[in-house]
Amino acid sequence: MALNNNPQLHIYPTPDEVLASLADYFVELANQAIATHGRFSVALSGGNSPKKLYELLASSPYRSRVIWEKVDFFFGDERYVPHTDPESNYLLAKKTLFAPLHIASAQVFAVDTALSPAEAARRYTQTIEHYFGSKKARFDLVLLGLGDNSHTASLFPHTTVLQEAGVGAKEVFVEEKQAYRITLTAPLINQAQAVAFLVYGTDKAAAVQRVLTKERNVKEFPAQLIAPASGELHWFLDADAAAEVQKLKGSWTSLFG
Ligand SMILES: O=C(O)[C@H](O)[C@@H](O)[C@H](O)[C@H](O)COP(=O)(O)O
Repeated sequence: MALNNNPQLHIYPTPDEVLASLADYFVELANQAIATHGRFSVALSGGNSPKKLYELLASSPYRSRVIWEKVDFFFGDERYVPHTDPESNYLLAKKTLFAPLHIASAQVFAVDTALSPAEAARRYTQTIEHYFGSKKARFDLVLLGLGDNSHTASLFPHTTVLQEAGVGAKEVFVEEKQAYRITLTAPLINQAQAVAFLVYGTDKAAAVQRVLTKERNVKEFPAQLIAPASGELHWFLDADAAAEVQKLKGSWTSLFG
């Protein structure tokens, strides 16, 4: 049985090994993009999982392996809170990545959550369109996490944004959070050169199995929407998060570190 959307799986015994593997991949993509077109554009994921990745990238030896002045940072989604709020994905990245690496503000494209949700999304779409100019908006890398309910970015189950055909950012009211989020739409994510999920921990195993093996049902399993048109799709998993798909051995290749 093939896995949905034909991903490349990278499975390692522990989260630290997964993080090191993804950090290596990040560096490889960054240097390729900078060599090819002078800049590296990356949309960061939020939540807790990527915190250690950002800290790793900002530490030795990774910090010396990328010309950080040539990296431009966007957000795959943002909570509709001030940038000083502990819930803010911007604040997480600022503390763990931008500050330690002395990233200039001109390299950081944050969602303006001081605007109304709809206006913040509209402006973010404009920001992305302006950055890529007349070319099709195409991030070099989009980092994604996975919620235990199979959401990714802020593409939550049973929300209208799942049907959004537009290439840009949209506001979405998330019932279970009783809060607005601003998220990149699936069509925009799917234009990326590369998409990498970072998922670790036992609590994610069921969601990983649903997204990768269950019959397509994007309302229930929104992460199934992520299928880059011509880019690469990678899942970086630890053994706990991959436990359910491990049982399907033979249907995929795994890279144990
Ligand atoms: O803003 C966010 O919360 C994220 O972008 C979201 O999609 C996250 O990746 C998942 O909810 C997993 O979150 P954890 O890594 O905290 O489990």
